Amino acid sequence: MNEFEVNPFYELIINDLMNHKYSVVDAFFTAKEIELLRANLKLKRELSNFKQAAIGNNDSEQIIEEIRGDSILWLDEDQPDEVEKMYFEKMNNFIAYVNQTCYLGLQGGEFHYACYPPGTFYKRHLDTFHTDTRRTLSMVLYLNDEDWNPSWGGELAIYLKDEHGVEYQKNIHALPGRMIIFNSKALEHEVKMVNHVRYSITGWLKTR
Ligand SMILES: O=C(O)CCC(=O)C(=O)O
Ligand SMILES: [Fe+2]
Repeated sequence: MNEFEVNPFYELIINDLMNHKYSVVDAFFTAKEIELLRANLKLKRELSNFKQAAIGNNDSEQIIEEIRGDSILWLDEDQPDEVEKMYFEKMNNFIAYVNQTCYLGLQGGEFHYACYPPGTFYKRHLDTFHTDTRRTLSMVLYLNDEDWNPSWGGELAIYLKDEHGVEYQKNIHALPGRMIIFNSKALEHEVKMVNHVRYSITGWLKTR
């Protein structure tokens, strides 16, 4: 059996999650890996059908553009290409670490590419469903072009409470290579309107 080795980078993320319910991480993937993932997303977008994203799950899925306007393509962990293999390897490494240190009992994840065309957004929501609460950690990785300009919008707004219990909103820019990890059951959030195409991979680490 492998000796457990403390990973200081993961520890910072876990600390953030425990203290603030979210973590903003700018170096989860290297610049080269981000470049590969971005190129892969763009290629898939040309070759496959990104589907208009729905809200709800299973029987209650609905497409409502007034709520969310992105198009998505699910990654298939059973048939990953070389770039996706690298992505899954990093995710599974993180999952294994979190399970060993926080006993979260994560079983794996589900991940999709997302593309928000100009004029789209995703209204305030929580990532868990009434009938399915397995989603535990949400992870959004931005694959926007290197010259992404924050004035293009598309911030992730998260809703937090101050020490008096008063709600406030924190806006996080969708900078290329940035990853935001947050507690799926606790943090309401929204994607602000974009006026330039916005790319990401969104995923959820789930319990059984
Ligand atoms: O793209 C983002 O910043 C968040 C996306 C999101 O909230 C979702 O897909 O549930
Ligand atoms: Fe969400």
